[in-house]
Formats: sequence, structure tokens, C-alpha cells
Amino acid sequence: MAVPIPKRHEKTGEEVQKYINSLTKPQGSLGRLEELAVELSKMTGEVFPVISPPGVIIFAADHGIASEGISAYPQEVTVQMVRNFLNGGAAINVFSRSICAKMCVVDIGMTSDIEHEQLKVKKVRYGTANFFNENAMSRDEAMKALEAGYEQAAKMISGGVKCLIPGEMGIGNTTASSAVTAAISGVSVEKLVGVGTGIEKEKIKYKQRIIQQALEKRKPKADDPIDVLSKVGGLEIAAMAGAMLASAANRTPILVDGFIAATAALVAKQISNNVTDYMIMGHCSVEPGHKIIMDLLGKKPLLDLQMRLGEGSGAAVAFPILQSAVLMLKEMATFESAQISDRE
Ligand SMILES: Cc1cc2ncn([C@H]3O[C@H](COP(=O)(O)O)[C@@H](O)[C@H]3O)c2cc1C
Ligand SMILES: O=C(O)c1cccnc1
Repeated sequence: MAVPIPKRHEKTGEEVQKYINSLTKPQGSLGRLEELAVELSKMTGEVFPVISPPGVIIFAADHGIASEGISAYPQEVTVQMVRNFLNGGAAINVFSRSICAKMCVVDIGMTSDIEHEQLKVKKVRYGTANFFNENAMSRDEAMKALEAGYEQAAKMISGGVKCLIPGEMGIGNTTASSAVTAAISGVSVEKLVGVGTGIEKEKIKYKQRIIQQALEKRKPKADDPIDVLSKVGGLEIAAMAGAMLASAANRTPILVDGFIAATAALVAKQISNNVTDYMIMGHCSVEPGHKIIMDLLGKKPLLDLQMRLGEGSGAAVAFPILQSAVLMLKEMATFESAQISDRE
């Protein structure tokens, strides 16, 4: 079921690196902005990459595991926050407006329904089952969520979006993400689990125990991402993985958000290894598992603002850094055009 991902344009990258060295600044002095410009050129195949408008796509779903009391907030916050997204009042709305992003909210599996013309309803089921007691969903449902994510992202891209920011909303999804990441990577639950929405210290131990026991009962297969998703995953995690695959298949850079998005990135990589060629990590979340995934993917985050929100918020805040990289390429003068003496 691997999705074919095109190779990056290494030649264009080399050309752009040479061009960057001709711009009016000491060589290498724009540091990671220079690296980013080269990366974006390789991804898009363009000497002057276009990354605007960015597209924020938020997948919302509920989690049966929430009934184990592993979040600081009740399950109904998922649907309440989706209303907030649709009314423009959430953090991701604010940051999306500031980067002139196109935004799309998808119900991939909330436990209740909302009628709103801006909401895309692609509900696979009414929330996952509690994976402490039974598999979160069937393989077929995991595949359906993945495919719906793929389709929605592909639609945004064919509608003109040039950089994808996948986001999510789902109370309990730091628990599902920790379980998925532990299952795929083999990293211990103790190292991965964090406060999520802000549980107390002693509750973290409880959350770890629930995940550990669920993994022992469900036995997800590390080398089968659909098995992992169906046993301990989430519908929005599957959909985000699908969206990332669509983005990479269309040579569209993916700006990855926090721990949940990184978990989806890990799943996507299990499906098509070189999907990570099209990923840039926007920030480093407070969730300890986020840094662990980035190390596994061999990626460095752009920002570390001690954020732990999700929704795509950290990636949206990082987007202006990508814009700076692209504008540097497009608008800076060269030593020759500005008649400045180059290095000896
Ligand atoms: C008001 C509110 C807005 C949010 N926006 C994103 N999340 C984030 O928190 C949830 C994951 O944390 P946990 O696993 O601890 O439940 C997800 O919905 C995530 O998107 C929110 C959480 C709350 C409470
Ligand atoms: O990093 C994230 O994605 C995150 C962290 C805490 C809560 N929700 C999401």
C-alpha cells in the first residue's frame, strides 16, 4: 500500500546553494535559513520556491481511551473546540490568519455531529473504542481515515495550497500518540509520556501504566502501521498521516507541528519511507516524545517556544521563518548586481 513519493530535485538544490553564495552577505551567515531555502528548492524543484498560501487542515476525532481519565479535560471539549475553530476563536485561527493560510476543518470521527457549512464531515466512526479494553478500530476503519486524510489534503493542494500544515483536535490523543510511538519505535512508555493538556505529576504514572498495559494486551505489530493504528491509534492520527503522504506525493512541503503530528509523521514514514524528504519540523513541543520522534526521523525543529497545544499551532507560528528563507532567495541582491566586492 506504499504511496509513491517523487525523489527530490538534488540538482536544483545545488544550483540554489551556489546562488545563495552569490548573495550580498558573508557566506553561510544566514545559517539555517540558507539550509531551509535549499531544502524547499529540492522539495518543490523550483529555484525560487513558492510556499504561499499555506494550508492548515485540522482533523478532529474522539478517543475511547479518554474514559480512563488520562486527560485533564473532558471528552466533550473536542466538539466544543471544533465549534471554536469554525467560529474563528482558537489559537490556530489567530495564527492561520496572520500567515494568510487557507484553513479546513474535518470531522474524521467525533462522537457527536455538528452541522456547519465550513465543516467537512468525513466521519469514519463515532470515536475510537477504548483501546485499554479492545482494539481502537478495525483495519478497514484505519485505512478509511488514512484515505480520507489523503483526499482532503490532495484537494487543498489542487486548490492552490503550497505548504501543508496538518493539525488536530482530539481529547486523549497524547495517550494514543504515546502508544503508537512506543509500538513503532520500541522506545519505553516512561520516556514518551508527558502532561498532555496538563495532568498532575502522579497522573503521569497512571497514564504510563494504562498505555503500557494496553500495549501488552493489544500487541500492535511494530512493522505494520495499519495494525498499530487500528489497535492503539486514533482516527485523526491516521488522517494526518494520509495528509502528509498526499503532500509529499505532490511535492508540497509539510510543516510538521507537535507530538501528535510527529506521531503521524512516524506512521507515514512506515508506509512510505521517503515521505520525510518533504517534512520540516516547525517546533519542539513540551511533550517529551516529540524530541524522541524528531531524533528518530533525523530532524531538527525550527522553534522551541515551550508550546504544548497541537492544532497545528507551533507549525503555523514557524511558517514566517520559511517565508524569510524564500524571500531571502527571491529579493536579495547579488555581489555582482549591487557591485560589492566578494571574498578573496
Ligand atoms: C481547550 C483545549 C484546546 C485544545 N487544542 C488542542 N488541544 C490538544 O489537547 C488534546 C490532547 O491532550 P490530552 O491527551 O491531554 O487530552 C488534543 O485535543 C490536542 O489537540 C486542546 C486541548 C484543550 C483542553
Ligand atoms: O505537541 C502536541 O502536539 C500536543 C501537546 C499537548 C497537547 N496536545 C498536543
